[in-house]
Amino acid sequence: MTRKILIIEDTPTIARVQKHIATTVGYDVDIAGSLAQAKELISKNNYFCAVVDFILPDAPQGEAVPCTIEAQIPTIVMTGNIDAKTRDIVEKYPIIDYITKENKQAYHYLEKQLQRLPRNENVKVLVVDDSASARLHICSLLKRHKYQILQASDGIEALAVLEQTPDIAVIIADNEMPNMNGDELCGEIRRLYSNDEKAIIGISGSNAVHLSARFLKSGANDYLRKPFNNEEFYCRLSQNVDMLEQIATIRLQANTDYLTKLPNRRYFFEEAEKSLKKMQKKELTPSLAMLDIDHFKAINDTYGHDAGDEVLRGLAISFAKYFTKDLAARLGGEEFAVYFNDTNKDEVLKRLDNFRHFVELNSPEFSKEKIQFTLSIGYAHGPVYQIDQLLKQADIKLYDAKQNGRNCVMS
Ligand SMILES: Nc1nc2c(ncn2[C@@H]2O[C@H](COP(=O)(O)OP(=O)(O)OP(=O)(O)O)[C@@H](O)[C@H]2O)c(=O)[nH]1
Repeated sequence: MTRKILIIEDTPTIARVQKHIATTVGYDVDIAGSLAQAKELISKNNYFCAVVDFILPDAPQGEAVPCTIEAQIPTIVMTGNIDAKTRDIVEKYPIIDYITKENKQAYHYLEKQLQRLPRNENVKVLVVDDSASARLHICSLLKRHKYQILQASDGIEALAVLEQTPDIAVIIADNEMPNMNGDELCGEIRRLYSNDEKAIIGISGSNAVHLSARFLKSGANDYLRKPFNNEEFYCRLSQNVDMLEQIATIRLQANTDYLTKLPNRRYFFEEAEKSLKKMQKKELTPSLAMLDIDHFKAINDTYGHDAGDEVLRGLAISFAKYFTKDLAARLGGEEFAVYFNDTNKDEVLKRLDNFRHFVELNSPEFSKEKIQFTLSIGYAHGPVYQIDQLLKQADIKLYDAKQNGRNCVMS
């Protein structure tokens, strides 16, 4: 979905720069050179957000700001300079941010804000405070920046909400609460989630100087003292969200196979080991298959390495679709593996043979050169709870499949 942005700016060169930034970020841009033009556009369109020049020929006192605010459009104000009087006027409005157009950095900052806003729609923030009015205030700040909001009135309720909604990214916790203090809640959350999985921002109205350190030592990522400045609140929040997103990206890269985009060996081992522990506790029998392309070296030798890569990518797409509910990965080379949560051996063997047959028939569709190939599959189903042992068993069966003439499943 393309989001529409309204740029209200009377200087054409600045409007062009802002339009370029917004288009690069992915917005559909409308430009108004005056307040009158802006009003007309607002009456006809729905805008995701607006960038508003504070001084316009027909709005010399910043009148364009209340115009977009009243139309419920999240607003970023751009000003030539920010003297105390202008700042006072701007800060009275519930805007997203204000940016002074003094240098190039201002436009980088605008770009960051325009990128951040749509991403916030997917970021869940839990607000924990026993005071309904304090919660309301923080929630209204979060709503303005389009975050998804959850609330809890004490630590115990917060832990229950976290259990029900495991993808909450940020917890904003007050300190003085009944049942459990904010720093105690921090400690409880940290027993379950690391600080690169979930960020905690502690807040308190207390003057106690040691409280920020206590929060941070209990596992909070950040701390704010009430009453806080809205700008500081937004800066700290977005810094924490940026940090979580950067770590999630690095983690994804570390767990993904570069060529096929499937989970890689490392991720496969980690996840299978976690599952094996649970299977052992429940006394269930784990199972795993190794899949290997037959005569892959000959494909490379005949069609070239790039065509071999294309075959691997094509196979990976079908493989991931076929085994969506299971843990499917590329172990390396032309070797793939799938770990099954489903422990019914006959059922799993039937699915594996169906996939083998699918590849035999459809492999030419995977590459431009229409390369036909087959798979050999080794399947291990054992009361073994070490991933390397289970893989070894499957590898022996894979060897049997190759010895048996290839293009078959052995168990
Ligand atoms: N194109 C491409 N080739 C790869 C990649 N990784 C490994 N290979 C090649 O995969 C081939 C594997 O060959 P072998 O292990 O001899 O097995 P095979 O030719 O498939 O024969 P069988 O397994 O016995 O059926 C080697 O030629 C590797 O160079 C890759 O990422 N891309």
